[in-house]
Amino acid sequence: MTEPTAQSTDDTLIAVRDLTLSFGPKIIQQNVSFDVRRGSIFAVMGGSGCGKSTLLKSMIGLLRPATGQILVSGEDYWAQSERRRTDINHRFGVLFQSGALWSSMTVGENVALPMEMFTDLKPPVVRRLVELKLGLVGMEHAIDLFPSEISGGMRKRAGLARAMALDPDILFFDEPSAGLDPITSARLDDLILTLRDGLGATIVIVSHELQSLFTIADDGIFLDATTHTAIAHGAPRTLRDSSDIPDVRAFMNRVSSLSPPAKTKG
Ligand SMILES: Nc1ncnc2c1ncn2[C@@H]1O[C@H](COP(=O)(O)OP(=O)(O)OP(=O)(O)O)[C@@H](O)[C@H]1O
Repeated sequence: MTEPTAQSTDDTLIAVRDLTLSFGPKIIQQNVSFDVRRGSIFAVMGGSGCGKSTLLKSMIGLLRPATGQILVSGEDYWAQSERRRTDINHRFGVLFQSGALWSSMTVGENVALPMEMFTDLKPPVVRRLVELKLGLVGMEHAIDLFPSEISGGMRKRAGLARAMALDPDILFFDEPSAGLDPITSARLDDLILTLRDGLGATIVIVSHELQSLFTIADDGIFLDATTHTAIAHGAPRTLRDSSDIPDVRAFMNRVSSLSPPAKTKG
């Protein structure tokens, strides 16, 4: 199905309603509505510069939408006080493109940081939890290494362990496999599926890696940089095979006749 729809069900964990995102007068996306189902992997797709990262930023509390709502478990996120938003943020784990580890801290210290900032757990408990989180991503051996001493794929996994430090039920990934070789990238896909299937996490992912999205994503939205709207909804595989919008099908099949997605100027 490729028409924008937004029917909330009991399964809905995040409901985005008529969202308009802008930087000053510049509209990035408008009237965007979609639901993210609990325990699913939801892909934000579209050409370069269409506003995928901007949408993610608004969902994790870094950019206030111009208009519209983001409901998290039915609670209107941006209508809450800053204090309440901070509480809700504890449900979120975020993995940015770079992994974004502090270079002056060991891997273990990086993962411990959110626990030290937001909990009263004693150091030995933190250490044990850090070992557990690193164990989940197969990185327990790297606990005392510095980010500069490990590979890009390992940094991503360490970033993932840190994103999970506070046991979030919602994970946001911005280009998690950027810069990884195909094998490491496939391992990361397996890890993301394990988070969904083993821990029941709900995952919102921005990625250009279509092959990865075909493998892992259950649902998604396709943002268009020209009309500044969401022009299709559905699982990436479905959009690839049967979207009724030729440009979407072409993009998802990476057909070369499609003019390359352009960055919006300004
Ligand atoms: N802080 C900002 N101020 C003004 N414009 C911005 C800002 N951040 C992003 N933009 C613009 O918003 C638009 C959407 O950018 P965004 O990074 O969200 O796109 P994207 O779909 O994630 O792109 P890509 O796939 O290339 O990463 C672009 O035109 C970008 O130039």
